Amino acid sequence: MPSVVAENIVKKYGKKKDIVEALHGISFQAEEGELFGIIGPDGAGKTSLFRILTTLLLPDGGSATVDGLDVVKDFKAIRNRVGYMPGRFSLYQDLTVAENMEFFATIFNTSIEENYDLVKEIYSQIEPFKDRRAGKLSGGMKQKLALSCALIHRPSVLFLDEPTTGVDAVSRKEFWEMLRKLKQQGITILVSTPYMDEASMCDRVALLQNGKLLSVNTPAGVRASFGKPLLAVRGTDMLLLLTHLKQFDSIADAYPFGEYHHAVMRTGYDIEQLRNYLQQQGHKEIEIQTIEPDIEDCFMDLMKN
Ligand SMILES: Nc1ncnc2c1ncn2[C@@H]1O[C@H](COP(=O)(O)OP(=O)(O)OP(=O)(O)O)[C@@H](O)[C@H]1O
Repeated sequence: MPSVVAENIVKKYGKKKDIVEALHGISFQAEEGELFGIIGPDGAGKTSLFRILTTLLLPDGGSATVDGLDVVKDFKAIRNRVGYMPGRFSLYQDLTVAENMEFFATIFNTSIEENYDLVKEIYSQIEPFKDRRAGKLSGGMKQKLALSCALIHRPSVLFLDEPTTGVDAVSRKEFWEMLRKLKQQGITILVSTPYMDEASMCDRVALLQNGKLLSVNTPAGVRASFGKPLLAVRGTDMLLLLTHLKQFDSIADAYPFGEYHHAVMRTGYDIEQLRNYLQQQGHKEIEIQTIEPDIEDCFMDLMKN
């Protein structure tokens, strides 16, 4: 049985003239034990979707189930089964680390001791600071505490809304490693993020833009669906190089990508012709390589088209 099923979910905010359609009929399924990513820029609708699936917001259309329970009719039962880490900081800043944990355990009628095995790996990293107020923790430590609190009642499905936004690169990596380990314990994890590079850490990813799902696939499936030749191009004047790449006939799109520019080519392109053209424009030390698309190339292509 799938853990999460969304069928044609619609969410609108506001009235009449000022209506904002945040979700335009979202459908997908996340399987039991899956690490499922929802990737999308700010305002794509990630928070609205998570709040509907965790029963905190009513949809205006469509239906959804979590563990086979209906998000509208069975909201009480769902609340006992899901863990939710909202995007904005969810902890009580004036309570200590231990008090936050005890608070969340108590409202779910359990205790830290009862589920310690599940949170041990994460909580043990912040336990030495258990008497420190949550408001005085570093970003990475707050994130670990919020995750421990979301897990303390042993949920079967965990919803993490942008857990790595604003977190440094090392903590982000550590966080994804923690999620991998949690997944091994059989928890279904839905995680939203605006960072496209995090897609490769998921079993499957859904790309969300302007309230619409553009693709639901495995990271390998996303890459395989690109279907266009791609070049990485470098020179001494990268700014001017981008302008000239965009003006070249056989190039459908060009954008900066790390130390290179990526150029999406039209069929029938010729690398030597491109090299000659760039040399004529005065570019030096030109490097051109054919490359396989990264997941970010695929998402950018989907979003532009
Ligand atoms: N309470 C609200 N009233 C009016 N519009 C809203 C409300 N909440 C969200 N929206 C709008 O709905 C759209 C989707 O917002 P949502 O917060 O779900 O997206 P998001 O992907 O989580 O983005 P962000 O990371 O910026 O929160 C946006 O256009 C947002 O401005």
